[in-house]
Amino acid sequence: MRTFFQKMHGLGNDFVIVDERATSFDLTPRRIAGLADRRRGIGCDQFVTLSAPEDSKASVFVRFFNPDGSEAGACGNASRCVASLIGQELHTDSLTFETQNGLLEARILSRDEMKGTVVTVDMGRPRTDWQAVPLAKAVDTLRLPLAGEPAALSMGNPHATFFVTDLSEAERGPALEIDPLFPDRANIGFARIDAPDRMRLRVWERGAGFTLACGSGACAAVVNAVRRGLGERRMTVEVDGGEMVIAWDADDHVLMTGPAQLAFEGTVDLEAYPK
Ligand SMILES: N[C@@H](CCC[C@H](N)C(=O)O)C(=O)O
Repeated sequence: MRTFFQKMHGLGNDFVIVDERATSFDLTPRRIAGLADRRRGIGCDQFVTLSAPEDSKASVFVRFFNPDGSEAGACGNASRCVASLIGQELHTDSLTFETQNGLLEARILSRDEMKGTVVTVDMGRPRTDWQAVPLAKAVDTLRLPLAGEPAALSMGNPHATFFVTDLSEAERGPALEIDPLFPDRANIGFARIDAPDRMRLRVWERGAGFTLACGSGACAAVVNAVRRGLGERRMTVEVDGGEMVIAWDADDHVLMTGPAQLAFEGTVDLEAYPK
């Protein structure tokens, strides 16, 4: 039996999306890793599943998996893609969906067949206490005791942001992801502040490596820039795949705006990938 999937991306951060609302599939971490493999599978930065929501306010429950099979509590770019997809299905420009990190609200700002959909997702409140990140011990999350003193927080997933003048420092990402200070590993961002309202960002993603864009990483970088007095509450974040706008509002919510695009649709024989 073949299973339908959609391949979408937000600024080149790409996703395979499988709908389990009607039928649930046996998507084990090993099978997800096989499907996410760029040579032997469909290939993606994250694998996303849609299932029936538990909360009646939500249209769908969304889960995010890295290509190593691990699950993430948040994924900004995939959230915009799911909002675009479900918004189209339900003929609405405003929707709520459920994630492991709670309910997220999204608004479709525009749709264009060529340029894709522009979506704002309310990514919720950042958590800056060390237990929430999580960190292995009680330290100041504004300046972690690591060379370069990154700032850390959780956007539903763990992030550390280094403020650098030279982005080649991003080479440290792989070693830092697994530093003992991060018991659940971490996404490691390297941000260069180009103006109070603009930064250039590269993120080494936990379980995925460097991606062309990391939405939750962009949210974390802007919040951390504000916490460190380095940037304004609304910034344009330039990543390898393009630009998104992040605004940390007065209610402590982080709003992420950027594109979402359907690349292609297909079917796959899930049984061909070992459990
Ligand atoms: N690409 C994502 C983040 C995906 C999850 C991350 N790798 C993790 O393990 O937390 C984004 O756009 O936010």
